Amino acid sequence: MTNDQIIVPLDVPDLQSAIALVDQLPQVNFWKVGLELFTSSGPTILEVLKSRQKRIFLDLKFHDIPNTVAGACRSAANYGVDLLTIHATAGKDALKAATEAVQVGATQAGVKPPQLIAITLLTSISSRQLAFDLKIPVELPEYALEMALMAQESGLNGAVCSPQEVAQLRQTCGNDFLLVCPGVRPDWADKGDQKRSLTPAQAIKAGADYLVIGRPITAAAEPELAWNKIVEELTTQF
Ligand SMILES: O=c1ccn([C@@H]2O[C@H](COP(=O)(O)O)[C@@H](O)[C@H]2O)c(=O)[nH]1
Repeated sequence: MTNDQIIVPLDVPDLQSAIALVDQLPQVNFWKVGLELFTSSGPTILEVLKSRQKRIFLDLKFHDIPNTVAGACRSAANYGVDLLTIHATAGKDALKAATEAVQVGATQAGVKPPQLIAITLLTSISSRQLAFDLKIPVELPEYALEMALMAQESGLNGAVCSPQEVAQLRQTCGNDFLLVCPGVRPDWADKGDQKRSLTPAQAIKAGADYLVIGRPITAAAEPELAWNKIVEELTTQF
């Protein structure tokens, strides 16, 4: 277990707040740029992070028809980021088109292609919501596994899943399939809108490659102390 396995989201409204957070937590090496920041401020933050030798998870969760996701993936691959997301529910054709597009985009830009990973089922969705709101008549763990397997068959590098499903996905998809877990909560932190969480140590033990931990750190009164507490809890267990 290394500190680089913890990815911290820059879920802030503007570039200035993002840079302030990066400056406040110099020990964080892997940052996630998501919909809020990218929509407000565009790709400038990616250059800022690169200039500080940080790794970047560009979590734009593409979900559209194959031709459109391919275009988006080609463009996103130009940025030279480490990880990029697409929803598995975009379907097999879109996943395959996205897989090819990241290679094309990265080659055109002369950068390393990002690892393309599929969202299996958002960690904010409960079993009850899956059945009653989304009307999906499949048990949640089986659904998440099927989405991961479709992503794997389509050539993606990995999946985003809740820590509660990661053991099953690891066992079925194997060790080369990257598994990234948001919805991770130390036992002292609020769960907020996350419905299927485990602690950082439980998620790593279950087979996660990376943990995405946001508000327990970024919304803490002292983010640096919260980061240190999580790292310490993990270090004592591994
Ligand atoms: O299924 C998913 C996919 C992505 N996320 C993202 O991870 C972070 C989690 O932040 P917390 O503050 O730790 O809840 C956030 O940026 C989400 O967009 C997710 O939570 N679940």
